[in-house]
Amino acid sequence: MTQKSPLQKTATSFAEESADEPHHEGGFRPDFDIDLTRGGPRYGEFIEEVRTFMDRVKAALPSEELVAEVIDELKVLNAKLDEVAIDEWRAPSGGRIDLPARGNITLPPYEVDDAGEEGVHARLTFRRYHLGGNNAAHGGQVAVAFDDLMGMAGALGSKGITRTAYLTVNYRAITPLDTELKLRSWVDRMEGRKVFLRATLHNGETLCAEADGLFIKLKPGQP
Ligand SMILES: CCCCCCCCCCCCCCCC(=O)SCCNC(=O)CCNC(=O)[C@H](O)C(C)(C)COP(=O)(O)OP(=O)(O)OC[C@H]1O[C@@H](n2cnc3c(N)ncnc32)[C@H](O)[C@@H]1OP(=O)(O)O
Repeated sequence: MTQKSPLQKTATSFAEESADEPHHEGGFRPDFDIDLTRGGPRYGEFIEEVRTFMDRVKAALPSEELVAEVIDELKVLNAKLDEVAIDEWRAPSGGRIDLPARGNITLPPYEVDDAGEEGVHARLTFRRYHLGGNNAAHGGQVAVAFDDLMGMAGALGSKGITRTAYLTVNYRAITPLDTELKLRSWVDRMEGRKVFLRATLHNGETLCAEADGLFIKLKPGQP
């Protein structure tokens, strides 16, 4: 049997604990259908190739001929993928919690080392396609990382599904590309449906950015 990641273990116990609660049709739908077979065993490799493609696009100075060639090849691939398009709840991208960043191509790839009520510890690497300028990550990409991993800590800490009401990011030092960084997110306090979260992003001992946010626990059926 394959080893479960920390996130898989937490997700399984979370799903068991909430099994008796009313089915939630809103928000991010916490009816954890943890089907890690979707997309097959090479799905993670597929997503990684897409990320590498974005890196290459960002870094390339292609000739006119190469641009035309790539367009033609992409059209073929896009047509093939269009044939298998499906709704968001069943698409593996974002739901494969066994993969970096749940197989979501729009997130910086991260690995969760620990996830529970105490918070989330993750390692993440911004890459060429996250470039803001002068070899530093784009500030919006840093905010995306905070939003997702604070949302995860909010879900685990509040045992519910939350949406971001506000997210404040303070950028303290340049966030380098191609460097493994550590992101920690945790619930600071809860007041009813209001979940106040904090998070930090470190490169070694250097604090690159920190965030505080308010996430609201959604009511059943709330979008
Ligand atoms: C391991 C287990 C599985 C793990 C695997 C799953 C992990 C999965 C991770 C996914 C992680 C994705 C994380 C992405 C999260 C997004 O990015 S969500 C997208 C961005 N956010 C949005 O689109 C939200 C848009 N806004 C809204 O929908 C609504 O305004 C909200 C936020 C839901 C709140 O509306 P509401 O429910 O009607 O609440 P409302 O009564 O207005 O306010 C409730 C309270 O909050 C206060 N409040 C609301 N907004 C604000 C504000 N902006 N500032 C201050 N106070 C506010 C109100 O004043 C009120 O306070 P009290 O009067 O109760 O003291």
